[in-house]
Amino acid sequence: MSRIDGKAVAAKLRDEVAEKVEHFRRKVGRAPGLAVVLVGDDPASNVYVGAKGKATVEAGMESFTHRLPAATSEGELIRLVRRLNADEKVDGILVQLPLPDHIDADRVIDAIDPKKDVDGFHVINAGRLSVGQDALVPCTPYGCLHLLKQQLGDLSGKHAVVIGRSNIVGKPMAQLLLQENATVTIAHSRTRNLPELARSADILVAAVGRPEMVKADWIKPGATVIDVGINRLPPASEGEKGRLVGDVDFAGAESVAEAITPVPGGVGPMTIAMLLRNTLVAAYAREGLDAPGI
Ligand SMILES: NC(=O)C1=CN([C@@H]2O[C@H](COP(=O)(O)OP(=O)(O)OC[C@H]3O[C@@H](n4cnc5c(N)ncnc54)[C@H](OP(=O)(O)O)[C@@H]3O)[C@@H](O)[C@H]2O)C=CC1
Ligand SMILES: Nc1nc(=O)c2c([nH]1)NC[C@@H]1CN(c3ccc(C(=O)N[C@@H](CCC(=O)O)C(=O)O)cc3)C=[N+]21
Repeated sequence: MSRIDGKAVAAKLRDEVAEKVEHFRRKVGRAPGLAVVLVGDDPASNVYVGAKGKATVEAGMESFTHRLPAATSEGELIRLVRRLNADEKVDGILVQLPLPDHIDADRVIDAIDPKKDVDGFHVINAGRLSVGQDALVPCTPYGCLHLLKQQLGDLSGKHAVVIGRSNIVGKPMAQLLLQENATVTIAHSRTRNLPELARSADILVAAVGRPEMVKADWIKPGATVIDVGINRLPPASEGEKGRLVGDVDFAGAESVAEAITPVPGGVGPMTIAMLLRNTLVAAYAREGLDAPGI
């Protein structure tokens, strides 16, 4: 019935971050800094990295972008991460995924100082989240939770079905929902009767990477649907860019769901806003200041 305007919610969050950045600058005498590392020249990744740099600067933070050739070795990348760990001006480090096949992403993430791990991918942060301690929380699921709380208020007792169990979206999403007292089911490629399971959800989160897989008849009337998928369809004609679609068949789902996030303009902008928020939180913590409260 209604579209959840992630772009607008993200803009508001970014304004709040910018205000706190100003406070930080006055107090500490420098801006919070975010380092983004991109290995190789995947065009899609390039776009995200550019957008992140721009948003960082717009929030009043300092942006350091490291573009490395695709042939960079794991050792070289880890040495760069260590340099960024030691760099006083860097509060947050994000290494863009996926990495080329010859680099083990786990080893690279392990090398990031957990205090600067603004993606929330380090096992220390994943562990803290799962036991309910203060943690840097992965930006995409945190953004989804923000939208859900804004839409629904209290999530207690609601049945949430998360489709997808990746370490960067599905698993942390499930942890966050559990923390909010939802009853959580995690579905994946081996799940049986997925349409039926999805239909039992009050909250349905799709994080699969399959264009428009979730159909209207998988959705319980009145459910809230969060579409994390970012899929580029093949171009309709030559020289064009393909359309961007989510994991949910939006046109069909919109009339069944109470509220649903569009793609683009839903979860994507929230991810970037949460990255800025995490960088701010990391900067405050590194300087021994009280948490900024956002
Ligand atoms: N908006 C944003 O900011 C972001 C968007 N994304 C997008 O979200 C999507 C998911 O990303 P990510 O979690 O990294 O993806 P992964 O490929 O890591 O994980 C996909 C998950 O979906 C499950 N899956 C695959 N096929 C099916 C199926 N047919 N039925 C049920 N489950 C299935 C997989 O199951 P199994 O584990 O069994 O293989 C897996 O758990 C992608 O479209 C990605 O582009 C990602 C990050 C940020
Ligand atoms: N270490 C790491 N951290 C990440 O957070 C990370 C990553 N690697 N690798 C890639 C994925 C993907 N991701 C997106 C961020 C913003 C949009 C976004 O802003 N999308 C816009 C539209 C973008 C467009 O038009 O292309 C929207 O949905 O409205 C999308 C996707 C972060 N990721």
